[in-house]
Amino acid sequence: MEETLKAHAQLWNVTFGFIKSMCLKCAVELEIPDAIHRHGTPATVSDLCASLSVPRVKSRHHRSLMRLLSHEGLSEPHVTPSGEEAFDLTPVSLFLLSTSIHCSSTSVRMILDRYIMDSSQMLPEWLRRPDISTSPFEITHGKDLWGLNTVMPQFNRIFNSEMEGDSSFVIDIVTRICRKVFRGIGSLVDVGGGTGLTAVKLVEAFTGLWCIVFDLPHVIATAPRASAAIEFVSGDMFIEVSRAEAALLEN
Ligand SMILES: C[S@@+](CC[C@H](N)C(=O)[O-])C[C@H]1O[C@@H](n2cnc3c(N)ncnc32)[C@H](O)[C@@H]1O
Repeated sequence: MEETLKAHAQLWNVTFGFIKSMCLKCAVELEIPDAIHRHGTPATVSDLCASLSVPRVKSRHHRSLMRLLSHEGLSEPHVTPSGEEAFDLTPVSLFLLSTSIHCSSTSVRMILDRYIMDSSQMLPEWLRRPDISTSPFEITHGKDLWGLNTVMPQFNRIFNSEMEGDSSFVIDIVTRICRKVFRGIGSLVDVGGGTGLTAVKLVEAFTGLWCIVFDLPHVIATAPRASAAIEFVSGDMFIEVSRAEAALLEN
C-alpha cells in the first residue's frame, strides 16, 4: 500500500516538474533576485510586492512562489526580528542578478521561451516519424532554430545574447586554465562563433592571435566589430568554413 502511494506521489512530482522551471522563469521576468539584492537584507513578501509592483491581493500567491524558489535553492528563507518570513539570495540566485558578470537570466528566458518549450510537445510525433532529419522544433515551427532566428529578430537577439552570456562564462575559465591549448596558434576560426564575444576574449587573452568569427549571415550582420584582430565571415559551415591554423567549435 505504502509503495503504491509513493509511486502515485512520484508520478505527480514528475508531472508537475515543469512548475519549477516556470517559477524560475517567473522570478527572472519579475526580477525578484534584483529586488532582494536592492533590499540589502532578507526581503519579506510585502517588501517584494512593493518593490516589484505586485498587487497586495496577490501576496499569498507571491509567498507560494517564494517558498517554491526556496525549496529549489533559489532563495534562502529567513525570519525577521519581528517574526516575519523573509527571503535572501543564494549562490544559485546570484547568477540571476542583472549586475552579475556571469548573469544567466537571459539563458533562463531563452531556454524556457515558448518557441523552445512548444517543440517539446512534438516529441511523440517526432519519435513516430521514420526520418531523423526533421527535429521536433522544425515540426512545430516549420523551420529549424537558425531559420526561425532569421525571420524573428527579437528571438534572434535573445538567442545571441544568451549565447554571449554562456560563452563569456566558459571562455573566461578556458583562457585561464587551458592556456597551453592556444599556445603557438597564430590564427583561429570560431565556427558558429555567434556575435564574436568568444573571439574578443581570445584575442585579449592571447596577444598576436588573429580570429575569424564564422556564422550565418543574419548573426554576422548584427555582430559588433569590436577588435581589429577579428574578421567576420558569413557562410554555412556545412558547405565551407574559413581557413585558419585552428578551428574552435563551442557549445
Ligand atoms: C549554440 S550557438 C553557439 C554560439 C557560440 N559558439 C557560443 O558558444 O556562444 C551555435 C551557433 O552556430 C551558428 N550556426 C548554426 N548553423 C550554422 C551553419 N550552418 N553555419 C554557420 N553557423 C551556424 C548559429 O547561428 C549560432 O550562432
